[in-house]
Amino acid sequence: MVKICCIGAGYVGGPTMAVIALKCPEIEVVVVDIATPRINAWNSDHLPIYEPGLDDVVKQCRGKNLFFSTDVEKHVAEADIVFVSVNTPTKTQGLGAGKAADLTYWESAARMIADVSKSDKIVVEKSTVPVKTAEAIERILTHNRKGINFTILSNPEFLAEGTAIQDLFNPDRVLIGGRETPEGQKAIHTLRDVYAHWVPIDRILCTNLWSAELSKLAANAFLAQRISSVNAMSALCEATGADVYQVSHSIGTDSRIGPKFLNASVGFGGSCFQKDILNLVYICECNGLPEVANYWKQVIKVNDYQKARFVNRVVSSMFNTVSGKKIAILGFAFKKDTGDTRETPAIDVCKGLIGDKAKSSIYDPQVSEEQILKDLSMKKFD
Ligand SMILES: NC(=O)c1ccc[n+]([C@@H]2O[C@H](COP(=O)([O-])OP(=O)(O)OC[C@H]3O[C@@H](n4cnc5c(N)ncnc54)[C@H](O)[C@@H]3O)[C@@H](O)[C@H]2O)c1
Ligand SMILES: O=c1ccn([C@@H]2O[C@H](COP(=O)(O)OP(=O)(O)O[C@H]3O[C@H](CO)[C@@H](O)[C@H](O)[C@H]3O)[C@@H](O)[C@H]2O)c(=O)[nH]1
Repeated sequence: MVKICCIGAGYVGGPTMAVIALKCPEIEVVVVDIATPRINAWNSDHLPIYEPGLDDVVKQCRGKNLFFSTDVEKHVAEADIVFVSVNTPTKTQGLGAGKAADLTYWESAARMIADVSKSDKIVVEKSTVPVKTAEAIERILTHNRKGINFTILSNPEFLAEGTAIQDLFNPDRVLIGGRETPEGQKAIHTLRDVYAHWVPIDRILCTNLWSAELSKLAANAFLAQRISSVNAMSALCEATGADVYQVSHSIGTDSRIGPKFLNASVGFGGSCFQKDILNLVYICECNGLPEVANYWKQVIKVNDYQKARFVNRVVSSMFNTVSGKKIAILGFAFKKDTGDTRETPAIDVCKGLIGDKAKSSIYDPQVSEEQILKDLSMKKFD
């Protein structure tokens, strides 16, 4: 029996491994995490994240071929394939602070894999990482190697929160990058065989390591760029009497542009878009490409502009002050069908309104009062 262990039981590790377990009954999947409350929740009736359809999938396989554990070292040691799906947030201190990805969790996971392994393993980058990370990880893994072979693959995840199960069941594509060596190609085939249990083979794209790593950052940058483009257009619509819904519908019917991701909004949120574009900007700067860095930076600048513009419009439409006025805010997570509040534009909007002394009443069916208060009391890089 092939054994898979996934390090990191978060928004990606949990749902992704649950779907692999469901679709591959002959594979044993163990998801491990250092956060005991998270693992306890995965083993309870109240899963730690809300995702439509997730409860059903977990109920079908938990205790059969899907397990959640805090015994990280034991399950890593026993696994044939180790997915690493730990968080890679934006660095808040030191070199590259505010832009570069913080790889502390990744590095400590890699060192632990090197220390506890007693057999050959395929190590899969599931987290979103800067291009060339695999090279650094290979160095860490081979440093302690004791005759053990580690083959590293990049298999970035493209699921969106709120539709994770649907996205995992029916992905546009699965991307697997590996070294162009016989061992690298063999590892690609092993992982491809896992996904081929339910993903049509022509949707499983195999590339070299660096293309796979960079494609993830590029995909998020392109998606976010569309939102900033339509949001920039919304400002011009408001100034001219054009209707942004009509404009986005009109341009989206051009088959070269396509209709998706053209909804004007208060700005994009979530844990990925801003973080991954900042990461891309930093990589461009480090590679001596300031023009390219500035191009992508603009996507974030327009997003910040859109959030500030929204607050200003609300305030100016109420006689230039919301002081003492009761304002209901329905929805606080960064999108519907999730309880995730990371980088939600609601934080900026609420802070802007509260800063002007509004009396805000905030409600979200998936977000606790405690979480809302915590988010509103945090500074940008807390
Ligand atoms: N959230 C998404 O929708 C999404 C989608 C695609 C890709 N990604 C990427 O996937 C990665 C994970 O994102 P997430 O949203 O699941 O993060 P998350 O914070 O929800 O989960 C990460 C988990 O890793 C655990 N962890 C950290 N270090 C560990 C260690 N050394 N050993 C064991 N466990 C450890 C943490 O306790 C946490 O539970 C990130 O790189 C992110 O950019 C996220
Ligand atoms: O037309 C649109 C579409 C989305 N949004 C906003 O954009 C943000 C992100 O939405 P979405 O992309 O649906 O959710 P995420 O979970 O952030 O997923 C993105 O980020 C993930 C993490 O990297 C990737 O895996 C996904 O492919 C990518 O869509 C949200 O605030 C949305 O409200 C808009 O404002 N207008």
